[in-house]
Amino acid sequence: MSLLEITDLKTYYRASDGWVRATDGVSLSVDRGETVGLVGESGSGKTTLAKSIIRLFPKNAEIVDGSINYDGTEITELTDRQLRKQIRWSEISMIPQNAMNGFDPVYTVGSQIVEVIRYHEDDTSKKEARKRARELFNELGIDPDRIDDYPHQFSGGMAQRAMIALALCLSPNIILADEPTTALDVVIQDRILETIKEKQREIDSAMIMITHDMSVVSETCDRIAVVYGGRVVEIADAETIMMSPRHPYTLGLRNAFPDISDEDKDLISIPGTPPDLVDPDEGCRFAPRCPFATEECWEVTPEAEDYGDGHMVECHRADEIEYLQEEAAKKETWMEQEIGRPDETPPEVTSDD
Ligand SMILES: Nc1ncnc2c1ncn2[C@@H]1O[C@H](COP(=O)(O)OP(=O)(O)OP(=O)(O)O)[C@@H](O)[C@H]1O
Repeated sequence: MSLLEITDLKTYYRASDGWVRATDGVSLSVDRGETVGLVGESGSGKTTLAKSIIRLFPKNAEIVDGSINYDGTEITELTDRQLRKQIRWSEISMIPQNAMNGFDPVYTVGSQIVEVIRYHEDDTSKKEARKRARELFNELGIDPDRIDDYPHQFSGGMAQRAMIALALCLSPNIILADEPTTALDVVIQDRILETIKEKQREIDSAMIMITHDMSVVSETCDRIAVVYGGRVVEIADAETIMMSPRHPYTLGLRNAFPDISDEDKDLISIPGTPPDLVDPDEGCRFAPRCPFATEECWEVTPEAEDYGDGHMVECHRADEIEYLQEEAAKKETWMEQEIGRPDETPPEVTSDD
């Protein structure tokens, strides 16, 4: 059994017009030391999935079904207090998209790290915890004397580094990194990502890395899960996802990112917008934007098919890999006017007279 096993997880948000099905039947596993990437457009449910694991979500969110098993413990059955004491930060921690939101503005950054350490380690004195926080600051390139600053006194990059310190201070087994560098200046993005990877190796933890950037996941992840409309539509090892994906959405995503080995590559975007998660239609959620959708795709929700070595795909046409790959590489395939529901054949008019 993997370190983390998520099975058929459904996390919905209560909204004025119904439930937003942000995570809608997701299964995903993470092994010890492994890095799994979650890619997909904004709003596809990546953050919701990660936050569900440590229940760090807003009050209107609810896990309505499914299982999250961490090292033999069913997390969904823990009370909030048990989850805080046994899992959050100590076993599974999170680096959020924007570190400024991760810290409480009324306490100093250092005191919040010290608080987390002491909450989980009864025997650690305040002095020892402060010493550890200072050491971590130093390792992450922040002046240890800044430990008594308030979050607003930090620059974005420093706050993000401090958040990494918080996420690492108890050497967790899993780090959830939610677009950990997007709020930062491009110049320091690579450095921060490198720091996270370095520390991850040092403490030998697993990681779920969320990003909408295919090039980041291809460089940092062992496996990649492609998320669309609240579901994982394709998952495989990083090389398979980058070199021979089977889902048209993955093929489309790949087209939209520059390729370092092919600088002349035409970037092609996927036309259309992500599905409405309040009342999603039957059928494949990608069908309205998919150049390969058939009548079946509009009508029948595809089940995950196993293509070997853990390569799972939710697509009725995933068998036609060569055709899909060839066609998906052409710009005209993704022209908006070429995409849409296949014409229904008009019923034959028969006359009795
Ligand atoms: N508090 C909330 N209440 C209602 N709906 C929400 C809430 N938070 C997120 N959603 C909705 O849930 C869906 C999934 O959002 P989520 O943030 O998980 O996606 P994401 O893939 O992480 O996107 P991003 O990259 O922009 O963070 C979206 O439709 C979003 O509008």
